Amino acid sequence: MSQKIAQVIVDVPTMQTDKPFSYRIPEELADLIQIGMRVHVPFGRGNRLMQGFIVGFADEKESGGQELKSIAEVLDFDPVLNREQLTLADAMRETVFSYKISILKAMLPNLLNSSYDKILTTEDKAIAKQYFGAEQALHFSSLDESKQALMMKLHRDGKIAVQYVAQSKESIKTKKRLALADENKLKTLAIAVRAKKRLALQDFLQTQNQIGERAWDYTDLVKLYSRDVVKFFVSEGILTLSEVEVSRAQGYFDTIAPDEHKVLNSEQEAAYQAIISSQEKPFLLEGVTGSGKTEVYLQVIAHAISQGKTAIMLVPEISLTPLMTNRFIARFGEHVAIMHSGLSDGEKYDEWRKIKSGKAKVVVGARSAIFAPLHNIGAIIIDEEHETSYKQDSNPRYHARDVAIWRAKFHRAALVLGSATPSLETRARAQQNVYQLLHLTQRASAQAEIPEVEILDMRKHLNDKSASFSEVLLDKISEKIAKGEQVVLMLNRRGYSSFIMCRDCGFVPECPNCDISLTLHMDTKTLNCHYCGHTTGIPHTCPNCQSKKIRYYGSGTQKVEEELSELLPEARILRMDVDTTKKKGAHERILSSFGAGEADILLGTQMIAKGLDFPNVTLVGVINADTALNLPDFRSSERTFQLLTQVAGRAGRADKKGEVLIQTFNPDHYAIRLAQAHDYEGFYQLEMDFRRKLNYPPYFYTVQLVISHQDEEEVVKKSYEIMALLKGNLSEKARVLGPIPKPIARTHNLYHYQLLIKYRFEKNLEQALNQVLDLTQVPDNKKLRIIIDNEPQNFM
Ligand SMILES: Nc1ncnc2c1ncn2[C@@H]1O[C@H](COP(=O)(O)OP(=O)(O)OP(=O)(O)O)[C@@H](O)[C@H]1O
Ligand SMILES: [Zn+2]
Ligand SMILES: [Zn+2]
Repeated sequence: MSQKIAQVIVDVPTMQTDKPFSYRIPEELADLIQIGMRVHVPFGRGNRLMQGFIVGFADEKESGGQELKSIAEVLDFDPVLNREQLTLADAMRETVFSYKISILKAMLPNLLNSSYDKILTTEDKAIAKQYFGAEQALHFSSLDESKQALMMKLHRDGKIAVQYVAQSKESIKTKKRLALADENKLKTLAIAVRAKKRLALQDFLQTQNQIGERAWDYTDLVKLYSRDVVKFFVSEGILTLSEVEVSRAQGYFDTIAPDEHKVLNSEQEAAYQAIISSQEKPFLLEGVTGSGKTEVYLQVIAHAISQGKTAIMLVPEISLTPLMTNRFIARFGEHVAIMHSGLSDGEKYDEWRKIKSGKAKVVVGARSAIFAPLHNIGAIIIDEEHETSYKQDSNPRYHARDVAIWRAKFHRAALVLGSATPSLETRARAQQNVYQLLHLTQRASAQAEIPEVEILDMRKHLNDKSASFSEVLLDKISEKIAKGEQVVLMLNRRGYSSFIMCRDCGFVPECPNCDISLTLHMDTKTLNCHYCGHTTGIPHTCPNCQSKKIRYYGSGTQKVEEELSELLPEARILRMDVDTTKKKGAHERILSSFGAGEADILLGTQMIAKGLDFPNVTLVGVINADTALNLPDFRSSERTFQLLTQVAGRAGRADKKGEVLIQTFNPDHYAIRLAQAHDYEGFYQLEMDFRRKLNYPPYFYTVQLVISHQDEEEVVKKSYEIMALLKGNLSEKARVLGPIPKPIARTHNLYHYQLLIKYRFEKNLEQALNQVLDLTQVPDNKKLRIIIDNEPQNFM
């Protein structure tokens, strides 16, 4: 095989293209290089070394006789991307408008996109003697080219082990193990009677050996028998000491008690049977809160595993709590790999390798877990499929649901989209039989009922002594606490923030870089910009009129907590919001403390709405239901309906009856009324009607383009150019709306304008959008930023 030329997609931020570049493969690497490996290649006039991916090979002839540069270094011993992923990247590129390199990088753990080295080790004594000298391990980067090639060959023959090590950050975690090396000597070794500890260890090792145990944790034995005693057995050649790698996530598995399948009720059983018996189309599992969707997922996954297959379970980042992951670990033990943003790069990398090596059969994770390099996938499940966090809001702007559909088809796997409040897009597809609709209409736990929801018109409660709490809600809370039951209170923070205002002149401080008022943070005593991070102190006098009457507005969770503890001094309150969950593990600690009954009230933002399953919670209060209703986003009703339904679902999940109280200034809004009635069907019909009248999804598809530049004139000019380009390429039927300034017109010192394309069928759309994308690579447009967001989830 003469594969002299490699095609490489190179990661050059300033000069992006999907076209691979050709590089010569050095002789000594010729039969080692494979598709999907990363390499360093010289690039541009300065021949700077850049990272790239091998995506193909070509014959020398095809290079057209021109002089090619050579690959400088191979970064991987085995491909980090497999064929499926490379094919997937091509498919994604049809609907995701950023360059392929960004898609390929999104498929890998961060660690592999950063700087690291490879550590080589060997168990082969001859090789060790010849190449390693006195060293235990070699750094790959310290070897010359021919040595590197040689090491790769030895690795291929199974003689060398390789580990990636982040140069900057934490490396692979190892622990010391002791293994029994000489059974005979263990039996025959004579130990003096007074050496009690040595005798004890000898005795221990013999009994262990009889039950088939031949390896032990070094620290355990040292703790029990002392370092000296252990050392003695090693020096006698009875035990050998070695370092083995441990998964940093090991901690998860040690503490969780295994759990058995529940007997499914008839609705669950019907859904389960449908899912395991056909992979023809995706399933929409529409089940009311607490209907036992998770139990169905668990059994579908168990079924896949029993068939020798693997599974991916996606959950929204925010509900990736131990509470959630533990349910999977309890069923599938060490077959589970967990991927979420709370893990360090090293930990994520560990999980990725556990998956790649085939050790993990079930991957539980947030959005990016959809790329998990599993083979032979039998089931893919997306819980809370309506969640916007499944769409990435930076490049590459992909939706995990679309990737899931592609992969499910590729593997002929069952795909389940689950939700109590499916997105309109998904539900409409089920309506048209593109998805198969499965219903769970009852709560799973025998005594549990869907809670009753009461709406409180806050306009009538303005005279109550508190601005945040009506008397009715306060009384209810006291009543529950007196009974020893628990309460969940949600403060809707979407579209809402605290700020300061001058009472004399009405001045509100704004961010100097962004057209938005600064948010008040009481914990740090600062005003912060939520877009660019600009921070400043709280002024004592008004910068505009020098008045001293600065007033604090808004009900941050902190302020509400203070108010609540004044109103109900006896209540034990736990607060959960971005401020109290900043530290690693804080989220978990708050939830487990609440679960253990150490508090009466859990007060929090949206993050408490999802996934919580606490049997003792009998009251859910929503302090402000409507703050998100007036946002300039056509999905604001849908979001409000979903959120209220979700949070209401936290009450009365076991044998105690649940109640929900919603405080609102818009008591007649249909999103609130229909959430009260638990009427998804009614909401779906009504909202679809609006969408049809206004030509919004799911009746129309949308693409949003955001054009940004420091100079407002330039943005406007370019926006019109782009609009002309689009109109010239698209049919009459497509609508191109704009350009208009974004709702927040300036952030990070950049002006943002948006164009919105609405269409039903446009065969030139992909090509036209790629043309727009390529505008970013024109030297004249260096300072221009263009975001192309296909099916945007967020219009702010
Ligand atoms: N077949 C069953 N028999 C008894 N209890 C069950 C059964 N299925 C589920 N449960 C219990 O019912 C409760 C709710 O189930 P689960 O959390 O799976 O519902 P869900 O639909 O995923 O909830 P949500 O979407 O509201 O988070 C859990 O405590 C679960 O253990
Ligand atoms: Zn003023
Ligand atoms: Zn700002």
